[in-house]
Amino acid sequence: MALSGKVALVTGAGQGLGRGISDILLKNGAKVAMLDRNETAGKNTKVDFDKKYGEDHSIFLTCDVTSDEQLKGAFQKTIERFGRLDIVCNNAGIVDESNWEKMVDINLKGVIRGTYLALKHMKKENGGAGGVIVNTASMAGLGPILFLPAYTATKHGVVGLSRALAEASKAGGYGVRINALCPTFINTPLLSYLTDEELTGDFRPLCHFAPQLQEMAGMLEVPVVAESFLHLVTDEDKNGAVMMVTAEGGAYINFPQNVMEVPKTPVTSTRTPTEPETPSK
Ligand SMILES: NC(=O)C1=CN([C@@H]2O[C@H](COP(=O)(O)OP(=O)(O)OC[C@H]3O[C@@H](n4cnc5c(N)ncnc54)[C@H](O)[C@@H]3O)[C@@H](O)[C@H]2O)C=CC1
Ligand SMILES: CCCCCC(=O)CC\C=C/C=C/C=C/[C@@H](O)[C@@H](O)CCCC(=O)O
Repeated sequence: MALSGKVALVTGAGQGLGRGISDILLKNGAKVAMLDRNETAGKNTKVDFDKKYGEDHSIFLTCDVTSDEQLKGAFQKTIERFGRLDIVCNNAGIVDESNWEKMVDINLKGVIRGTYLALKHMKKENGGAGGVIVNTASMAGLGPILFLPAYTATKHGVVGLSRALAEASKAGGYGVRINALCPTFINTPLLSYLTDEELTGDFRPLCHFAPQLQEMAGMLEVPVVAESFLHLVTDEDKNGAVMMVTAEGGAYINFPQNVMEVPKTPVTSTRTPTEPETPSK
């Protein structure tokens, strides 16, 4: 998939990975609508990219992904401004184990909302031209982080959502590919979480495991992860792909096709299923 002439929408684009993803899309010739709830960060990013790529190549839209109205409006403005939509990256995310409901609203509900809006605009049965959606999950979408249980849940949710919708797209002929990106730790402002007592909540005492996990899983710079994102966008064979990104590079996760193939340990019981349990006194 060549990116010249394509139009992308990226959430959480004001800083960190979303900024890096917008940068690589612009570098490869796409037009980009950058969405973020942080207006200052978004406007600064737009100024930097205008110098690099020219003013007409991007727009910044203030948008909180938890607001259905704001996100719908941002999709609409993107299409009004650039005339089409081909690539959507639902990337905005936070870490907050104290206010976990807010985190679920952003990391999971915001991604579901963005994915459904992307499908509405891009899928062929609605008159769209097809396209690709890449949802930012995390390695925490593949295995647990003990001091981030609700964050882990949101990222497993993003992986499951992307895989299920990829199957729906294939079966329903939507013409839209849906993939998930699962990076290890990335050097972005998000990592300040580890030193923020308010955000760690009840799991503060377990945060001493973080350096150990970082040592094991590794730390990446944004441009490396952005390159992996680009593979998921441009490789037209990839739908339902889940890419883990570590210092060793990108690797596609091979899930069993059928849940019956998942390795499992049988439960042994001395009781037959029909035999009632002895009531406890
Ligand atoms: N930094 C890391 O180690 C890793 C991050 N990720 C994921 O990558 C994504 C991006 O994270 P980073 O760039 O590291 O974080 P970051 O904190 O540097 O940037 C996130 C951006 O999203 C924006 N944002 C947050 N809530 C929003 C909302 N409700 N609506 C719109 N924009 C919102 C923020 O204003 C910020 O500009 C997240 O989904 C995160 O979970 C995944 C793996 C590792
Ligand atoms: C300050 C915390 C911010 C966290 C941001 C992240 O999303 C970081 C994620 C980084 C690493 C996660 C590692 C998880 C590891 C294990 O659960 C492991 O079992 C994953 C297994 C993956 C596999 O090989 O299939």
